[in-house]
Amino acid sequence: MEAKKNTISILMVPWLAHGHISPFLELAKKLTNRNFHIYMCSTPVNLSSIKKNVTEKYSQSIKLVEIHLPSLPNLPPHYHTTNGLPHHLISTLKTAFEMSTPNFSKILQTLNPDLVIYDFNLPWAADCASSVNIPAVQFLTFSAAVVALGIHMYDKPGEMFPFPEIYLHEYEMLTIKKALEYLPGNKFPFDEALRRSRDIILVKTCRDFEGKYMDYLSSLVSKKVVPVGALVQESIDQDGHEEIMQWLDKKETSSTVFVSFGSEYFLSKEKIHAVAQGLELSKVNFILVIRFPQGERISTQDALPEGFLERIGERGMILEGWAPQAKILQHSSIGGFVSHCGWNSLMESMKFGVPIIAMPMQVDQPMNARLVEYIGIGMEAMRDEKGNLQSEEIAKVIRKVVVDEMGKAVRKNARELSEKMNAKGDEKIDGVVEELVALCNNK
Ligand SMILES: O=c1ccn([C@@H]2O[C@H](COP(=O)(O)OP(=O)(O)O[C@H]3O[C@H](CO)[C@@H](O)[C@H](O)[C@H]3O)[C@@H](O)[C@H]2O)c(=O)[nH]1
Repeated sequence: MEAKKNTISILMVPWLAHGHISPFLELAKKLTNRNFHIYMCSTPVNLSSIKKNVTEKYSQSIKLVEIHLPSLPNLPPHYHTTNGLPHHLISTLKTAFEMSTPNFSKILQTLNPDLVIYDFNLPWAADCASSVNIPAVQFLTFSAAVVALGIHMYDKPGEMFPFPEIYLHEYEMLTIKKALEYLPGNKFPFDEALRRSRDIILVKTCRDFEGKYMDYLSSLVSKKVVPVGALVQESIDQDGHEEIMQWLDKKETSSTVFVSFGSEYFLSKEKIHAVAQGLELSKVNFILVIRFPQGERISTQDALPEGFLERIGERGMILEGWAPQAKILQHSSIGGFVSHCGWNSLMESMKFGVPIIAMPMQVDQPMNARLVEYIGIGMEAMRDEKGNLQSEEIAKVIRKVVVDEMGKAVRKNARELSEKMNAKGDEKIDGVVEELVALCNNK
């Protein structure tokens, strides 16, 4: 598995979650198009799904590398991924990954890459690399605003975050505190890993809408922040999903909302009802994706309000499990995205000019939702003071964003941002390549 001559070889190690592996893989693809050679390191269970996205075109330039985690109690190999992992085991997974450090060191010795690119919560990967004099760079799959806020809270406790547009409601603080309970040290894991990044940090973002947050983050950690762009997943299944595409073909331009809550979050029955009722009241066409935790699968019909499917008829389509999201968002019939505001979803929406109906659920998503409103490419469906979703509000905001005169500016802003992002082509990757080459030459 030796790297090709005259190329820079990079060992990438993302966190074991789809929302992280996917941007790492897309970055890998962009870099191999510029003559880099990539080793993508993950657990066997993750690699089996990564494989499907490494098409023939990349089979020589992206090599998959298995890392084996120790088998801890409650963490058999099929749990060496966040996909289907019970929430309380996230911290155990992180510990098991960290315990695989000797295996990671062996991989480094065997492959001897020029550079390591590691994820937000894997400082040990950077330590292993620097112990054998290989530079390591962090790649953040979150928004610069969110990471800047996380670092600010620890570096400058009690001091106001300089960007008041990024704030949290009280009920959101509680969900964040709860999420942090599952993380070792009970704190945002950004700091430790960021400080180890050699000279630069790669961030999945664009200066067009995150410039000031990038600069603030850069000043907090004294490293250059290099934007990587949107990194939308390449469509690999040109011929699949005909049924969905044909259904969309029959709808009018910009008449339909796509409704999805990412790869990790499962809506409770109450939330499914609130969302479904909101969609029903909105009278707007929709594709709704519903996912159930492993082992808790109930029929879609039972999960939805009684008689919902009959009342909706041809106006709505329900997809269970997984949707070809990027492909759907590109369809001309899509006029809005009801989203949990995971960062990958938002960047896909921005790239394709689809305005957002923000419905944040957890971790970084509330801050991302505030950003969406601030830059004017979407509106948030507000919750009640206890944090519950409200069907009437959901319906109202969907209509504003997709249909009503009031949402005209939002639709225009989304379209213009997309045009701006697409006009620049792969300019951002040029910047990334330049930085990485300089780093490897100066190591
Ligand atoms: O049915 C589906 C569901 C998801 N996706 C894709 O999966 C990714 C989902 O990513 P994201 O929107 O960021 O959501 P999560 O999977 O929830 O991502 C996690 O990681 C993100 C990036 O770090 C964080 O912003 C989120 O809060 C965190 O939950 C996107 O590329 C989607 O296109 C599909 O293609 N089909």
